[in-house]
Amino acid sequence: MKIAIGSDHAGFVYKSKIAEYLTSKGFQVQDFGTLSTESVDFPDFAHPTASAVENGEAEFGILICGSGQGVNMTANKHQGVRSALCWNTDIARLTRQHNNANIIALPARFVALEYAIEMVDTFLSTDFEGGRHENRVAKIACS
Ligand SMILES: O=C(CO)[C@H](O)[C@H](O)[C@H](O)COP(=O)(O)O
Repeated sequence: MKIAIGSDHAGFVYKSKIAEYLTSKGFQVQDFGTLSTESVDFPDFAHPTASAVENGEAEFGILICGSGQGVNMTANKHQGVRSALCWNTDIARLTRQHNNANIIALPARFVALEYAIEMVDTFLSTDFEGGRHENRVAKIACS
């Protein structure tokens, strides 16, 4: 499975560790930067990551910044992207089951790395439930 990943400086360390973890699990990870802890602007990395999901280059995306908010807002500007800000594993599971989210946005400054990895695991291993949620998800998109 192909995964796009991106972060700003606040999420750089988590991004590196999560990318390393996913690669070791056999995922194909495409890293859209940033590549250090030097201060940058999160949209410069969130947009290319979200574009990869939007155009089908990647099935899922992972975005990380300090609070998760900026990258999440940026990703949700893209057509067909449903980015969910997650802070616990229940939210990560529910946003796959009910919202068919295709990007997980993580707040590196507010969750432990081990827990962020747990959320990513949950997100990537949970299927969309469909059923009553199909119509609701379809109604999210603006024509
Ligand atoms: O954009 C954000 C908030 O929505 C992220 O949390 C950033 O990582 C944060 O704003 C960066 O803050 P810094 O003081 O420039 O390191």
